[in-house]
Amino acid sequence: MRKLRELLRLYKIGKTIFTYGLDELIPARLQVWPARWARKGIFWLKNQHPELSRGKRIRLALESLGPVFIKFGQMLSTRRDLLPPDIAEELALLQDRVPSFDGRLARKQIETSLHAKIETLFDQFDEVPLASASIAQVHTARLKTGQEIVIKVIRPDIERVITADVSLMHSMASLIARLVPERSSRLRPVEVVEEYRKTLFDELNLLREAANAIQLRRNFEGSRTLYVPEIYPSYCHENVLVMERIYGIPVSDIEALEANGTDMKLLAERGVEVFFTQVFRDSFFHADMHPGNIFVSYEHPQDPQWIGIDCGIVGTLNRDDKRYLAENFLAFFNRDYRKVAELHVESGWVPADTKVEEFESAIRTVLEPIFEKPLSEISFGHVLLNLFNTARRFNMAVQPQLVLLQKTLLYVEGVGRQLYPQLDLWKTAKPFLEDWMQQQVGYKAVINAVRENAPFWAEKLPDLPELVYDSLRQAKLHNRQLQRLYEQYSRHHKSQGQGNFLLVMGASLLLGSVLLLGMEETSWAVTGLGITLVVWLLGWSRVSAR
Ligand SMILES: Nc1ncnc2c1ncn2[C@@H]1O[C@H](COP(=O)(O)OP(=O)(O)OP(=O)(O)O)[C@@H](O)[C@H]1O
Repeated sequence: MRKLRELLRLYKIGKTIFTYGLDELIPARLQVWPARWARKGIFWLKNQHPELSRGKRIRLALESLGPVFIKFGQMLSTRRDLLPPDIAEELALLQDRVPSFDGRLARKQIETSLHAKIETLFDQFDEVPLASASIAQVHTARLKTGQEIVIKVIRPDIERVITADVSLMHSMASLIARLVPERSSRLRPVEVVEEYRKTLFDELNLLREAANAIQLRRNFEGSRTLYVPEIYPSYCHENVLVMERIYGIPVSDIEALEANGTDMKLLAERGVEVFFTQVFRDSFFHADMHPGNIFVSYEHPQDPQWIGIDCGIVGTLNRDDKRYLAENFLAFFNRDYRKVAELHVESGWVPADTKVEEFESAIRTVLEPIFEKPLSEISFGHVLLNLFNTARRFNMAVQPQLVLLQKTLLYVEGVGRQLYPQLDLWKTAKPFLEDWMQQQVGYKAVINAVRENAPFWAEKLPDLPELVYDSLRQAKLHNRQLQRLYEQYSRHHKSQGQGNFLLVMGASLLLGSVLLLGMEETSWAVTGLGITLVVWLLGWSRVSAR
């Protein structure tokens, strides 16, 4: 039965590919003969949309294949290093317009997951969904405390669909890798699908999203710039997420924002500020900043506050990542491409034998045209993208968390400029980078290191008196041992000296006795030899004494 379902799905995928003429997009030199013959065999499936551009055909095909393919296209749209711009731009328009599922099923899912009846959990529950996306659906409800909430429920059956579709995608990727190996070494289709599989399964576990949202909320506790709705962990489960309901203006609704009297310039600047705070202060950033996930509070529009939801995808950075970003951005700002190239080599980001001049020239070629524009028009997301693409050519393995950050930066810039087209991103970002750099060197770095190690010392402090006593006792013991050793050594040294003296004395006596023997003073000579023997024995005993 499962095999039959898989075959039918495979047929549907094939049919979609052919009716949108996607097979025609493969360059002729890459079309291997078995594939060409197979295509000829399926003569009844023809391209029915020849008038549409290739980007549009790919987008429509993915949309008709459902959520797994739509999300895949959305992910690919940000890989501009892999795709030509026209296709990437069209894929960015992909929308998961998915029909909602029956609210009664959502109710059942919640009750099964939380082991209780909806009525005993909540005061009110709306079976008509507030929103419906590919993986989950959102319902409104009210807690017994009166708090208005939303409940995100994973689509029933979605795990099976994802497992089946991703496994088919895997097979297709492996086939492509085998049929066109030289092309695949750059595109790495199997790895791309594998990365996607992980992302999808991460999104399926709402406890991850809950934990991320709690962390982000804690990081911005009391902030005037960003509000993150409260999560109610006791109502959360892998399939169910319960959080405070927010009322905000969707960021894409410029008219409503203006009608509310929002300070658009400040709002745009605060967007950049929130992003860089997450990156450089917290090393933890919301990485799914598409407009459906960002709202603006209705309150105090002259002091505008962002509201962020959907923490399903977040990025984390380590100190090296931040150093990479800060140092490179600052070098870009000074248009010091030599420094950028040197930084890459010195830090081991590119292999040590990279020719700095060549790398510098490659960076200059892609970035100089961008920096010809006024700063307010420069996209730092694109600058970073171009740098990554160039660095990849010089064998730098770009870290996935940096790619995620670069994509998020593109979103942030896009949203910011939509709100306030003259937004000077750099003016807002530069103080963050400089501040961070300063904290890494000089006295601030020392203070930071002490502060960072403070928990360690705080933990050890109660044990300190005992440790001090122990080490003093140990020191005393060591001192005594040392003293004993020294005395031993002195004694040994002294007896060695005496022994050597006696041995030399004995040798002189021996010489004297031999001379006396030569002079036929036999009795004196024998006495001398006797004394020699005694002196040598004494000397020997001293020298060999320990
Ligand atoms: N706390 C909330 N308060 C009010 N509305 C909310 C809240 N959370 C989600 N929503 C609404 O539900 C929609 C979908 O929510 P969310 O983005 O979390 O789901 P999703 O399944 O991850 O969707 P997508 O995959 O499109 O990001 C939001 O665009 C918003 O309109």
